[in-house]
Amino acid sequence: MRNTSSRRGAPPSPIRAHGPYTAPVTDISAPSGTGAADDESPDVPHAAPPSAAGPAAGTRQWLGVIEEYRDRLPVGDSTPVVTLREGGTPLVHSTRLSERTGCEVWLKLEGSNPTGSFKDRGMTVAISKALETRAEAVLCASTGNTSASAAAYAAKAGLTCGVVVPRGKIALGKLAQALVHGATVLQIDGSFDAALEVCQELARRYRVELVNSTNPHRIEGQKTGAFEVVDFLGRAPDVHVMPVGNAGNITAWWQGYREEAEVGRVDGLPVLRGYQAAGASPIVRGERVMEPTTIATAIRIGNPASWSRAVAAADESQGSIRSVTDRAILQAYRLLAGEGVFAEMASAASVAGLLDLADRAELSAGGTVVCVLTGNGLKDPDWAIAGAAPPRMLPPSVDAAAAHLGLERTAFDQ
Ligand SMILES: Cc1ncc(COP(=O)(O)O)c(C=O)c1O
Ligand SMILES: N[C@@H](CCOP(=O)(O)O)C(=O)O
Repeated sequence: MRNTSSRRGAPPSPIRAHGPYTAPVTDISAPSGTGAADDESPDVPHAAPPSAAGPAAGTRQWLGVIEEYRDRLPVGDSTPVVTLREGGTPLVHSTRLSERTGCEVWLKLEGSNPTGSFKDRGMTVAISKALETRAEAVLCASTGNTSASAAAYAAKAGLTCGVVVPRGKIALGKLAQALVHGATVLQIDGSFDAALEVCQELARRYRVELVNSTNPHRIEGQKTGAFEVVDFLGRAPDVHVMPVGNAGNITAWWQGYREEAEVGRVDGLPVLRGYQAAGASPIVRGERVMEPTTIATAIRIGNPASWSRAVAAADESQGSIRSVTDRAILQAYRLLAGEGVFAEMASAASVAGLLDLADRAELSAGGTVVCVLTGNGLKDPDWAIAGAAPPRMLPPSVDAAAAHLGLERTAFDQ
């Protein structure tokens, strides 16, 4: 698939070999030799994977993390690929954040993954490997997104899925996802951290595969986010900003960037800036938080499993892990929505962090910044609705609607 060795030594090209694609290339009428499909570089696969019905000849579809990056992942010919065609997410330029910070700010929309969060990148690998090793059941602790992803990929694979969540602190949309995909959902009277301890012990005692980010295959899959950013930008960003909860994702992105440097696709590495929510900031405080609190429920975590690896990643990159207040997260959430991006609250922590960096004058003018928006706002619409005026109730009248929309002055002359 992706022939990285052919790029070694050559300057990274801003024209990516493939991805991110969010939709099939539909122009199949283009004449051979001149059409869009033929503009792709030679290493772009035009055939479907052997196990799936392929697209029509000449079309190019994003195949999912494993098929796109097979040579960079721990999969072999005998690994059954369980995919929902995750990855290939948009990297969107933010005009407002660029103007506000004096940098070129790009938003990596991980909420565009099949189950609405970055977890899918890791889950495709973890579930594929679970199937390869003949696991019959998978298990996870979750603040919501991991359970949604695990349940979906387990359903796709035909595996049984168990999920343990903290009572009452999980967004309804995420719970709905786990339930609709047939997972057995258990709530415990305790935090996410307690739920993870229960799951770790279950995995020690029973034949069940733990698919939290303590599973190395999750990290392997999630590192592909960095590959995509490099594919798109043709280089690593100067600064990479993201939320931190259980700390697997920052670990994975750093691994991804480092590997890109090792194979010669980038010259420099980004400075990593990770952000916890102030009420759930064990890494910043330097001690476990027994009762974490934040409106960003996805990162309501008091004892991150990848704590030391996240600190090592931030340190190696000359970066930091800091915290942002819930107020700042909420402001960032609304700012993103005002530019057309509906991200979940935890995701907005990265933009709150970016604005904090700008306020402290810690960004170099003109630098390239990537903010990861980890999950889709639709999973937890309560905050969006709470902050908005309720829709007006009107009679079914054109005049009444025009008046309320302020359209009277723009009417065409009769
Ligand atoms: C939407 C969202 N953002 C950020 C995070 C934090 O990622 P990590 O736990 O890998 O630090 C999570 C999960 O923890 C999440 O669900
Ligand atoms: N926010 C996470 C917490 C668990 O993270 P994981 O990456 O270790 O599975 C969730 O969605 O449950």
